[in-house]
Amino acid sequence: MGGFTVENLTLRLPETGVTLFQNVSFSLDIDRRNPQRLMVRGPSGAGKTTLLKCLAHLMPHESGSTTLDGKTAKQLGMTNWRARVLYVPQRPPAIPGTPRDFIAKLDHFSAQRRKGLPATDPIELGKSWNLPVELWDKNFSQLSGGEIQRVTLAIAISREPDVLLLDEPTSALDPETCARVEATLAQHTCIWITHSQDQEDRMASAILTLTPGGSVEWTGSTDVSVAR
Ligand SMILES: Nc1ncnc2c1ncn2[C@@H]1O[C@H](COP(=O)(O)OP(=O)(O)OP(=O)(O)O)[C@@H](O)[C@H]1O
Repeated sequence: MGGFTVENLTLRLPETGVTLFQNVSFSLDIDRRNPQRLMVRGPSGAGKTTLLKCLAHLMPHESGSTTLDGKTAKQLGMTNWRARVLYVPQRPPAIPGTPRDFIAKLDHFSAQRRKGLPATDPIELGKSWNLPVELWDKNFSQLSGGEIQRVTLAIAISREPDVLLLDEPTSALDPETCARVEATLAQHTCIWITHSQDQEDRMASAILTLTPGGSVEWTGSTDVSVAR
C-alpha cells in the first residue's frame, strides 16, 4: 500500500484530560506529478500544531496508526520517518551559525539525505522567493522572521521529504512573496496549517477542521482519500 495513511489518530492530553483530536483518518497519495495538499484549520489552541507533531512522531499520540508506504515509524526507524514526514515549525528553535552552516551539518548526517531523488538547491530555491544569496552567510539571529521562514522551508524542501508538515509557512510573508512560495509548495505533498481563508481557497485539495472537543470536520475532499 503506497502513500501516507493515518487511521483513527487520537490524542487526549494526559495533563488536562482534554481531547485535542479524535479518530483522524485520511490517506494521501505521494505522487510528485499530482501532489495533494491537506489544509488544517481550527481556532487557536485547537491542536493543529500538536497534530502535525504527532504525525511526525515528535510527540506521542494516544491511539491510532500512521504508515508510509505501508510501514510504521518503528519499521522505518524514527530518524528515517522524521526525514520523510518532515515537520517545519512555525518558528524554528534558535539555530547557531548561518543557514549555510546548517545545510553543511544536515549534509553530514546521511540519514537526513534521500538517495536517488533530484537534489533541490535551497539557495537557488531561495532566490526564486526573493532571498538574496548573501543572506545564507548571515547568522540566523540577524535574519527577519520572514527570512527565517523561507530559509527553513527551502532547506526542508531540499531534503526531499515525502510529506511536508507545514505550520503556517507563509504567515510572515508579503502577498507577492507568499504567491511565489505557494507556487513551489503546489508541487509538493503537504499537510499545511493556515489561518487564511484565501490561502485555503487557493491551495486546498481537502480541508481538515479541528474543533474544540476533539471532533474533526472535512470539506472539499475531492482529491484526498478521506476515511470518515
Ligand atoms: N505537551 C503538551 N502538554 C500539555 N499541553 C499541551 C502540550 N502541547 C500542546 N498543549 C496544549 O494543547 C493545546 C493545543 O496546542 P496547539 O499548539 O496544538 O494549538 P494550535 O491549534 O496549533 O494553536 P495556534 O493556532 O494558536 O498555533 C493548547 O491548549 C496547548 O496549550
